[in-house]
Amino acid sequence: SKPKSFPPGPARYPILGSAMSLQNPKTKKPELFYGIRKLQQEYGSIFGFYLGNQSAVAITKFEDIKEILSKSETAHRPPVIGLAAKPGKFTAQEVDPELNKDNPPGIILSNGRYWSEQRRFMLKTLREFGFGKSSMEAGIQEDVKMLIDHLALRAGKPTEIGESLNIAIINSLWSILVGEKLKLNDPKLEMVVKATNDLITSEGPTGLIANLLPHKSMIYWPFFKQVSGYSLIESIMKKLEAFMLPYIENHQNSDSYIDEMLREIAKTTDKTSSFYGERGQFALINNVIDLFMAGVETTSSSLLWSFLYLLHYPECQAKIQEELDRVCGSNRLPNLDDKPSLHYTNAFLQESLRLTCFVPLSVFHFTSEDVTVHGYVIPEKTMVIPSLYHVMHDPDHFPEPGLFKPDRFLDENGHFMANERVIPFGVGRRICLGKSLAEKELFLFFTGILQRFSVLNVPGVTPPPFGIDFPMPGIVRNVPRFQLVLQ
Ligand code: HEM
Repeated sequence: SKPKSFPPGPARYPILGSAMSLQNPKTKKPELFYGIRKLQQEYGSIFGFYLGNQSAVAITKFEDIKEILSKSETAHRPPVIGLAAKPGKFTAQEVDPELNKDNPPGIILSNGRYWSEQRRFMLKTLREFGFGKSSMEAGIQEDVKMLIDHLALRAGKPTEIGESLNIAIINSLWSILVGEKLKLNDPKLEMVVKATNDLITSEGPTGLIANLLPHKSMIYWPFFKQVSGYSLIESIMKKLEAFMLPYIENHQNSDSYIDEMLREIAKTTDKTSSFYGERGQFALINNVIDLFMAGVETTSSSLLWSFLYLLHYPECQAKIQEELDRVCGSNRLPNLDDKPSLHYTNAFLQESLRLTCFVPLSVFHFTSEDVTVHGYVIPEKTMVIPSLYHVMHDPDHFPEPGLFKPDRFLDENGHFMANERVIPFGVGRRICLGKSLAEKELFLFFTGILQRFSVLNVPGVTPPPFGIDFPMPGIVRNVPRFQLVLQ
């Protein structure tokens, strides 16, 4: 049975919950993104269902998402068993035993006091040492230049650029966090890219299997560890931890996130704080792992989607390059001061983020208490799924939402108009912590590459389609593989 006033939705069956209603007919497997689009058509803008025994409510209207995610009762994450393989796995629980019962340390998936202390400190420090500073812009421009030189070696030939974008983006994050700039072919960067990609793709069955076991803690038994993929996650985490440790032990006392955090740990005497002693060190390691997981693939794939749109719409590319030539010339890289004058380029990037909606169901939230909305009750300990996709593809606000039309963000004078409904970074208390950095990186990398190269189709090859209908097994919309020619 379902709780009283639970939002309308499909039937709930023992063990399976509503899995049958989430099945994608193409793959014959349950797929949340497909299921949510189907259930929205059947039940309207708010609906409830069950993932195994776990209750979930999806919200699809902009106004409702904004209201619900502004509440402290929804600013939590659901338990995530697989990622309890993170270093120092019980340290978030030590700070908030109830709210972090099955939640790992770090920023993305922790709750309560632990999360708010770490998030506040990270935002403040990154603003001081990176996100808000002009020195950060110069640092990213150095990365753009390195990437352009690296891509120039492959100019004129069909090539895939995804991995190069990934490495350049991780390098720019690395220098903000650690204060060290690496060469693009440094094996350390390759190792981190591989480890984080493995992590993003491996959190599949672990949680599911743990939910089906009589006791979730059985996932730590050797047999279940192996079959559920938990062991794999654990080994990647160990690798990342071992990689980080020398940086922490031999820190330079310089101006970087790592150094500032170590100073905070050293001066913390409150034993209940998330910064205290060894707990603080684990927080540091996990926060860095989280930034790699949240900040690299998201940014580089969003950029790669933009290049796919360029292949489909050469006329847009011509307009962007005309604008870049006019505003920035060709003797210096485009910079953030140019941004307000690059109206068409801004419209293109905004349309690209809207159409892609890379994390279409955001990162799930979790209620700590009952929350009422439009007369329905979202019960305590329910997963809240804000569908950013429905907001950014709402035909009432974005006519023909499946088409790529940058002009929708230009006024009659050709001036860029931002739209508050373009929310690829989510909204509310847990809005993406790297939004400002991501926007800067997307702008600087995209304009830097287009100033130097034209992006062309491989002769005789049609680029893959970009529709929303691809199966999406994880939580992000991966770009279909494609080659292009940089000229
Ligand atoms: C285009 C690139 C990016 C996209 C589309 C994106 C999107 C998102 C979304 C949708 C969320 C969930 C918001 C919510 O739960 O309500 C999120 C959370 C987060 N993002 Fe991003 N992100 C991007 C880049 C970055 C970057 C560059 C960083 C950091 C370097 C970053 C760090 C984080 C963190 C730490 C969280 C968790 C925040 C929390 O739980 O309090 N993201 N991001």
